[in-house]
Amino acid sequence: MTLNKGDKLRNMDKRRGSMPFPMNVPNIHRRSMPVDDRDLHATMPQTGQTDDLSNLLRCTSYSPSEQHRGSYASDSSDSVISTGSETESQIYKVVLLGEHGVGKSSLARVFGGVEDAGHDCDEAGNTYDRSMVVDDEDASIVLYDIWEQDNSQWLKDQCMRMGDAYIIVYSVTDKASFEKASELRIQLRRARQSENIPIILVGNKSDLVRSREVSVDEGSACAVVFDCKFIETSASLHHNVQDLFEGIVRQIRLRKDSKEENARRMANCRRRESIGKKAKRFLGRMVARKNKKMAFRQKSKSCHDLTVL
Ligand SMILES: Nc1nc2c(ncn2[C@@H]2O[C@H](COP(=O)(O)OP(=O)(O)OP(=O)(O)O)[C@@H](O)[C@H]2O)c(=O)[nH]1
Repeated sequence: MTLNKGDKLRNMDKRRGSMPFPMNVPNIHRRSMPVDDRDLHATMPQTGQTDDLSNLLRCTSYSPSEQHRGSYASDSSDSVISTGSETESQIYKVVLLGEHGVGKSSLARVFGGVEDAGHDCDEAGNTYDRSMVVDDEDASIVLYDIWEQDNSQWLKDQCMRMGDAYIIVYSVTDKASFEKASELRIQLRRARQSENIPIILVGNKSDLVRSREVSVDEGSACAVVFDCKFIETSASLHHNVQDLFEGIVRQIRLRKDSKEENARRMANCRRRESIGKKAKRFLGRMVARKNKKMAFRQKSKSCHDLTVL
């Protein structure tokens, strides 16, 4: 029997207190999800459903010192790298949004280090928790793969409110999911009007070249219009998944941390950049200066650069 995420969430009640985390992954820690019940119950409608959902939405921040850090050795060259570092790191809540079947759970499983990302998994709405080093600094992400279009309005509202950052996924093989991604971007803008939250638009399934319905140019044009970042990934091939999650950390830091701190990071980042990349960036700037018509193209290029605002 196939369960939708709503059914799965209800089943989670039986496992209250423990985080739905892949059992078969060594060295990625499982823990009870952090919750500040005051916040949660203040916003929850008094229905039976919310009790089940409360497990899932334990989303308030908690002290970094509560963290257990694990290191994760992956076979994949493109899996997110964890650290055993003891220095304190920030914990960021990242929410996956997108139409059915676009690959949200597959991306989440790659992130979470579950080996078989291509395998259809019937686990309950999952929350993955990983530590990673980005630009020589620790960061922890709690990734919420709980979005479903059929969710209650309350759960949708929670999803829209709880994230420090959002990943809106569409499938490059499904035009309708691309259109849905634009709608979600608009909904998010409405829900978080005054906030400048980081959003990355992700065109997943880039490996399915023959069935592509959305071009890279369409994806980046949409990102420019909606003022967000853009990347294409393949969860199946683990392609660009690490860049995506490192990118989301950078985008959060660019907004949350001081200018000085970000300038220092950027300087370190540039120092490590290859000569080829430096030359390309320099030429890009020269050409853009000479030709104002290039402005749009320049902007659309910068939507691919997840290291800048
Ligand atoms: N070829 C290919 N298939 C993928 C990729 N990502 C996901 N899939 C497949 O697409 C199907 C749907 O993937 P899911 O990860 O379940 O998608 P989802 O967005 O979580 O779907 P819902 O749970 O219904 O919201 C599965 O059969 C995956 O194996 C990808 O990058 N390439």
